[in-house]
Amino acid sequence: MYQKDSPTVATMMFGRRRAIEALRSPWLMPAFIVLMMLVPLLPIPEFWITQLNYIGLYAQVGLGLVLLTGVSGLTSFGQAAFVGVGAYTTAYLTLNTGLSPFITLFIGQALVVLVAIVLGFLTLRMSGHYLPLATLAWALSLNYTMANMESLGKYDGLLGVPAINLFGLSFADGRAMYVLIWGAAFISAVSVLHLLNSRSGRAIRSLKSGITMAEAMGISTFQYKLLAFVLAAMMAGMSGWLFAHFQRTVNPSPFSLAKGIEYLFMAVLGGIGHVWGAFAGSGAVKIIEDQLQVLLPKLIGTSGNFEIIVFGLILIGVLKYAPEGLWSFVERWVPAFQRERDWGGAKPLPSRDKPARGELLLDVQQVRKEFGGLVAVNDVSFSIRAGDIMGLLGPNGAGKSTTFNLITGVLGLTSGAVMFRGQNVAGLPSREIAKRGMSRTFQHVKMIAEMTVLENVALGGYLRTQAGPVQAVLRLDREEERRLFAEAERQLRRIGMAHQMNELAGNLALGPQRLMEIARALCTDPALLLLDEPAAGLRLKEKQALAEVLRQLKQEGLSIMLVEHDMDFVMGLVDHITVMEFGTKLMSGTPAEVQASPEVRAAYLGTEH
Ligand SMILES: Nc1ncnc2c1ncn2[C@@H]1O[C@H](COP(=O)(O)OP(=O)(O)OP(=O)(O)O)[C@@H](O)[C@H]1O
Repeated sequence: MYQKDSPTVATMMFGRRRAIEALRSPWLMPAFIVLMMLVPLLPIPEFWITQLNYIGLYAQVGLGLVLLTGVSGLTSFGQAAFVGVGAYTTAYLTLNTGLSPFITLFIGQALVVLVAIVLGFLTLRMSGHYLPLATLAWALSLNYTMANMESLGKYDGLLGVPAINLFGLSFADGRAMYVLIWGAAFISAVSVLHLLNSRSGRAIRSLKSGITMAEAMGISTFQYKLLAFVLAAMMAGMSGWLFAHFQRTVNPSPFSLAKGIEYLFMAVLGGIGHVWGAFAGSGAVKIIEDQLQVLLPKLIGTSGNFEIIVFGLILIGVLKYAPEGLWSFVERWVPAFQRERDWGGAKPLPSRDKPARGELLLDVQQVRKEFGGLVAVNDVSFSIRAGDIMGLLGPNGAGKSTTFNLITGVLGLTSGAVMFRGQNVAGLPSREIAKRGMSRTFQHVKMIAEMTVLENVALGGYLRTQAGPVQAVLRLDREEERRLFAEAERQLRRIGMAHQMNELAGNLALGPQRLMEIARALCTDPALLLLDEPAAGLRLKEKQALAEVLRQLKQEGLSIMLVEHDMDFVMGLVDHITVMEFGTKLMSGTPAEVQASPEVRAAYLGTEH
């Protein structure tokens, strides 16, 4: 079977994360935020306020890494460079043009977005180890640029950056900056939580499991990679702006590659799969660093950055014994919060025009796929009429999955045409084919193990909804979300799985996982449902339940094409069968005709029947 997806480097390095616990106890998060915002009013020594300010600054960068690396699976060592872009822009402009820091914040963020878009276009299509290596390259280049520009003061940097003034209110002292720094950090954290719990957020969360499934649901994975990349860069840029006006001086060293690695370390230590992990990690690193800088010279008798060695050892320990980071320990004590079922009575989502029963739905004409010298699919033709179930059969390696992938746009054709509802869809990307009403499942179940069953199914409704990231952050998408979740529940009910909707998908057995994939495909409101070996690996009872579901869907008028090995499963279910062998079509006919065919018996059924 053709496999396009490979685990991301982030997945290989940090393992799979549990669900982003966006919805913990409803009062705990506001209570924590209020408590933290009251800190500067308490008689806490200035030293600790300064430390907390650094923790807040680092946490913002860490939040970007949670989104980018923990959630999307895109590892970046280069976030410090974006902090630098934000910091240098405001420092240079406030010093040289006298512009208000609030204007330079917008200019700095615009520059950060521009740099991120350019770098994103250059690097985000890279996979495997290439992307992290590319982030090393641009982190070095940006830092080198900062350190060598005469106008930016080269290695000495820029001194005397003015304090922020807002309506006559000066943010010159640490306590005032605390309010800005932590206010910004919490706004970022809440924004990320809102985003993750939305249509765009689920699309971002789907990136980590590879692009094939997300694209088949109509999601432009590149667009969401770029979104995560730009948002992470903006959070780093914001931290840079605050940093410049807090430190009142900028120089290249806090924006170096070493710092970029340290940011990643903080996020991993805290829990890179969790929004609050960014805070836990930056807090732990800052406090340990300070203690070690006092303790280690006393122990070793000489000063130097020896804490780096200790951090290296801590990182090895964390990756080995607590790969989910420190936050996972805290989380055990935080009561979980069940999503309220608030979608009762929501208006149904829009649905597409369905083909009339008997209409020619899919007409596969002479499709061919060559892999180098191997002809995997050799000029195969067949068709499906609306309301029918068609089975594509054949022994291992016959070319069934490749044909399936040619029809659904996962693979490009060498030649031939795939007419779907009268339009040639050959060569279109799978998300475009999904838009036209074809929806599929996968031979190896593709799902987001860390999301609930309901959220996984809701991914299928992506193309039927519209809310973007800004609406998500501002919570203007709630009505649409209610409609989407009502639809997802309806589809789960249709296949008899509504009672499992709140379970994590990764906790399901294979049978229910396959059914969940069917519900997800149904949530796209398909005109044609394509199932790739839906019965593979199922026990007899599960197969019987699946056959029942498919029969019921056929009764409801749905058209289905399925690739299958299991003859008994197929024979009682389908209207037509196409049999393949060695990439070539052997015959098409009714189940009875196929069973009676001596060629098919010889090629495929022989020993089994
Ligand atoms: N990406 C690829 N590159 C090269 N050869 C491939 C690729 N994908 C499939 N093939 C080859 O094409 C042929 C058909 O494979 P395909 O997976 O379509 O068969 P299948 O009938 O689905 O078999 P199975 O039931 O085992 O999945 C096989 O010889 C396979 O090795």
